[in-house]
Amino acid sequence: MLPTATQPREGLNPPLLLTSLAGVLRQWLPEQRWFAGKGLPVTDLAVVSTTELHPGCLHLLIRSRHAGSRDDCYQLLLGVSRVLPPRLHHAVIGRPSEGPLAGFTVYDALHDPRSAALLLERLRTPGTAGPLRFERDAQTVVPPGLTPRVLDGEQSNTSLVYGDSYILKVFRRIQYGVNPDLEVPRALAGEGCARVPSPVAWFWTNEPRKTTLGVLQPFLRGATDGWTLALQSLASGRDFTDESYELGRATAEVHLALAQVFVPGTPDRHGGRRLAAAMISRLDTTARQVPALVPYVSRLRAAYDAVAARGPGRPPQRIHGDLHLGQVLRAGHRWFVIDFEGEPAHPIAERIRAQAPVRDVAGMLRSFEYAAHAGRPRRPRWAQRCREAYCAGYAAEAAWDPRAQADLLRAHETDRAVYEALYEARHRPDWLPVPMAAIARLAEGR
Ligand SMILES: Nc1ncnc2c1ncn2[C@@H]1O[C@H](COP(=O)(O)OP(=O)(O)O)[C@@H](O)[C@H]1O
Ligand SMILES: O=P(O)(O)O[C@H]1O[C@H](CO)[C@@H](O[C@H]2O[C@H](CO)[C@@H](O)[C@H](O)[C@H]2O)[C@H](O)[C@H]1O
Repeated sequence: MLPTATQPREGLNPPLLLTSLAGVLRQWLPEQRWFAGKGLPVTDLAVVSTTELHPGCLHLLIRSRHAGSRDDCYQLLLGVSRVLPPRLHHAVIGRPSEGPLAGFTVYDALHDPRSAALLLERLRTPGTAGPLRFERDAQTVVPPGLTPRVLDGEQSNTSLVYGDSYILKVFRRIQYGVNPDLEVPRALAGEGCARVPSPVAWFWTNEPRKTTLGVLQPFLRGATDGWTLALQSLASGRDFTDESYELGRATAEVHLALAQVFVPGTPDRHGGRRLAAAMISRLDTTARQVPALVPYVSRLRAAYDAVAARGPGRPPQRIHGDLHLGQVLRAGHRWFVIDFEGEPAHPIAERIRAQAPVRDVAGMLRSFEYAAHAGRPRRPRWAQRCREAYCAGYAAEAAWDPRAQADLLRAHETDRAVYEALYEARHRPDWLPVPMAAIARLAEGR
């Protein structure tokens, strides 16, 4: 029951809770970066599970639907208080006027240092809270009392940094199952791959199904992400090819480790045709959701037809799945790879399927183009030099050159740009012109 001295009388069962929350969440959700329907009205809302984490803090899974979407499930940590200190005003979600929370202020508890600290305590000492399970790596001792702060910046989830020692990613849009961002780095680190920070604690729910909810891992102090470094290089005119070459090598190293740790897929004689069919299907589906794609559909198919004729290339294996400059961190002179969640728009079963490693290469190549497009003035030659250096670094480590199968690389780049168009349309409509510029280029065969 929630909250304490100022506690509402009635029980907080889901339908009752919704009478309080529906109104405020309908306003708040579409404004969140991680909401997969940015700016679109929520048409349906339901509480999937609710757990009182501590007095005044509710853990919620909610199901939401917005115009033109299927159901999505989101994780929320809600603080509930009569009076909110000014330092938490930026985290206010709303003030319900009905139901058991009428008269209270509801806010995002991840921004509340007290709730964030208690969440870390849960992770430090394994146990349960209702359907929630907190677990940790037995070898690691996380010290108590680390000061939390919410990481600001462009994210698909919400991350908390504790004392500059650990970072907790709280997944926002939940897909049922074990999240690859827990499974993959644990497996890689277990095999001695030093390119990934290894999870030290995590929490999950078994209601309605086993689902990873958050992962704690060491914080790489002083590290800068590749996107920031790329933009700095563009702004200063400083060369980025050495870093790109090293990044290519790091990517190949992670691919080699993934192929060791996870059973690779079986080479398939008809793999090329299957791959092309899957890409065409994604293109058609996406074009229905992103009308700007429609004029390009028939020409983009040509890139896929080439794959159908040529075969799928390297044997399929587990890959990163959403590799871009924001997913790599440079600490000292070394690149680390993070965020093995895969493309968050797709179901987990699809994301963990063995795929061609060239897909990750294509993701990073797109990212160099994104950076060149985002900076002013636009610098396409900068992107081209980085792309070449990246592939050369990859080839030096992997002993195969992604450029050797240009058709395949191009098809994956196209498929990736289509994904990006969907991602941007849903989450950052202002950015849609960036993947659309690539779509226009690829459609012209350039
Ligand atoms: N282990 C880490 N050490 C330092 N910073 C990190 C670490 N993991 C993530 N970050 C920072 O958090 C940001 C978001 O992480 P990411 O896993 O990509 O989250 P999301 O899936 O929400 O986008 C990264 O761009 C990076 O700045
Ligand atoms: O949040 P994630 O990092 O899991 O990935 C999603 O969001 C990314 C944006 O933050 C998005 O990446 C796209 O934009 C990047 C620049 O912000 C660019 O470097 C990438 O190349 C481009 O794909 C990513 O696609 C999405 O899955």
